[in-house]
This record gives sequence, structure tokens and C-alpha cells, in this order.
Amino acid sequence: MRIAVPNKGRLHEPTMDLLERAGLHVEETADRQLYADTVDPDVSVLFARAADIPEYVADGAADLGVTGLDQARESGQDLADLLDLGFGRCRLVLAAPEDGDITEPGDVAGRTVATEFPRITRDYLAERGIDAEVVEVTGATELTPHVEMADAIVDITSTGTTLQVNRLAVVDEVLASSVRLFARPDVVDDPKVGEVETAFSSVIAADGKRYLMMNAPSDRLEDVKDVIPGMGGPTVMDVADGEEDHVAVHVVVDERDVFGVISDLKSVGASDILVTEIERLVE
Ligand SMILES: Nc1ncnc2c1ncn2[C@@H]1O[C@H](COP(=O)(O)OP(=O)(O)OP(=O)(O)O)[C@@H](O)[C@H]1O
Ligand SMILES: O=P(O)(O)OC[C@H]1O[C@H](OP(=O)(O)OP(=O)(O)O)[C@H](O)[C@@H]1O
Ligand SMILES: [Mg+2]
Repeated sequence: MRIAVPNKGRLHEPTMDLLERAGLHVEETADRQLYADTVDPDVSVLFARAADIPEYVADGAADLGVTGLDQARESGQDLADLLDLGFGRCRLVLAAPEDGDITEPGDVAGRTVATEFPRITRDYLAERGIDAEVVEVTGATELTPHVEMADAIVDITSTGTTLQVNRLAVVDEVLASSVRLFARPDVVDDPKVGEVETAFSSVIAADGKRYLMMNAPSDRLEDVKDVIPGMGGPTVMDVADGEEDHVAVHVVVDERDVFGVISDLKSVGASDILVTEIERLVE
């Protein structure tokens, strides 16, 4: 089983981090530029440009691929979208000069749209019956409306800073994108693919969750349960060799609830409260 991952750019580090946290440590080797083994002898990694990953997966050079939905759509390849990995969130938008006369999608009819995503752009225009010329560029798309190369663009935006700096306004959203785990359709039922998917999803499920452990007086257990906004009920255990009137309570809670829950727990008599991170959570 081979996974194609971004070799550089903004998607590289978060992808390597995810592999590590999923227990698929990537071995450091001399030719790490191209291929690397992981601690699992059945799983190796192929490093490739984010834009090339859909082709590599479709052609069989890799079985799985980690890249943006925008790249998968632009490739036109038929890939199974297995899992949203939650990073690389951005929007592909139709944008035009702030002070210009393009304020709705139909206004680009008969005009020129510059983009690094010609397939997505043509599909978008065709779906709306808008007849516009699409010019493919390979970067600095935001500049093209200012040098008479284009009247509008379709490009990535996230904070909006780049559009703003270039005095461009969003006319319409073309695609909401994030990084996904993609598979070639013929391997989706392979048990190893399921293993990788579970490993990745367990990391994502654990993100933003904390594990709380505490001691509580047995007769306050119902009060403790009432203040815990846990996933499922808490696990309650007798304290070995401990005071008989106390139990140990373990529960998973959202990170954002921890602060409030701790003071609530103390007020209903819980003590020795421990908060720990969770590496992985298989639901
Ligand atoms: N500003 C952004 N915020 C969030 N995600 C982004 C942003 N820009 C790009 N992405 C996502 O990252 C993917 C890869 O972007 P891109 O191919 O531009 O690589 P890069 O990380 O910018 O490196 P380089 O452009 O140097 O190759 C895009 O297809 C998109 O899914
Ligand atoms: O809305 P913003 O937060 O400003 O982000 C949008 C910008 O981010 C990406 O560029 P990137 O930083 O990857 O530079 P690149 O053009 O070199 O790829 C994208 O191509 C936009 O230009
Ligand atoms: Mg970029």
C-alpha cells in the first residue's frame, strides 16, 4: 500500500504530522525525496507535488493520496474521497476588481477569466451557461486583472488578504476545499486502506478532546455525571485499596469544556482531577 503525500509547500508538514500521530512514522532514508518506508512494512510513502497526487493515485503509482479537494477536482480523475483531514481549508472563488462592473457571475459573459484551475472554472461557467474565455496561468493570478490579461479570476482564498491587497472582491464561491484522503476506486475495499483510514480518523477524532480522570465520593456520583458533558457515559471504577466511599471516574470531554467542567466537578466533591491529551480515539 503506497500513500502519495505532498513533498513541499503548506500541505507537507501537516500531512507528515498526521502520519506520525496516526502511528505511521515515516523512516528517514537517503532517497526520502521520492519514496520512504513507514514503520508498517505494508505501507510506504511517495512524495509528490500536491497538484500531481491525483494522477499518481489514478495511474497506480500510489493507492492512496493526501491532497486538496481542489486538486482532485482539477485533475478530473475519478477518485474516492475517503476522509476530510480538516486542514488546508480554503475556498476557490470567482473574484473581480472591487471598483469594476463585475458583481455577479453572469457579468463575466464575453469576458476573460484567469485561473490556475481551468477545468474547475470551465465546469463552473458551463453549469451556469456563462460563455467566457478561460486563460490558464501558473501563478500570481491576482495580478492578471490589473495588467489587462483578464477581467476576473478564479483563485484560492483563505483569510482574504491576497484578494484585498490586490483590490479584488469575491463575486461567487466556486468550491469549498480542504485536504482529503483519496483512494483509487478499486482499492477502497482493501483491508489495509481501511486500516489507514481508521488510523487517520482516530487522530482527527482525538483532536480537541481531553481525557479527564478524578476521584469522587460514591454518593455524589449522580451529581458528577450531571456536570460532565461527556461523549457517552463516564467509566466508573472502584478505587483499589482506596476509601470504599470513593470511585474513580474517567471521561472524554471537549477541550473547550474543560475549564468550566473542572470547577463544576470540584463543587460537587470531585478531587485528584487529572486532564490528559488523547492521541487517538477509535469510536
Ligand atoms: N491560503 C491557503 N489556505 C489554505 N489552503 C490553501 C491555501 N493555498 C493553497 N491551499 C491548499 O493547498 C494546496 C496546495 O497549494 P499549492 O499547490 O499552492 O502549494 P503551496 O503549499 O502553496 O506550495 P507551492 O505553491 O510553493 O507549490 C491547494 O491546492 C489548496 O488545497
Ligand atoms: O486569502 P489568503 O490567506 O491571502 O490566501 C490566499 C493565497 O494563498 C495561496 O497562495 P500561497 O500563499 O500558497 O502562495 P503561492 O502563490 O506561492 O502558492 C493562494 O494561491 C492565494 O494566493
Ligand atoms: Mg500556493
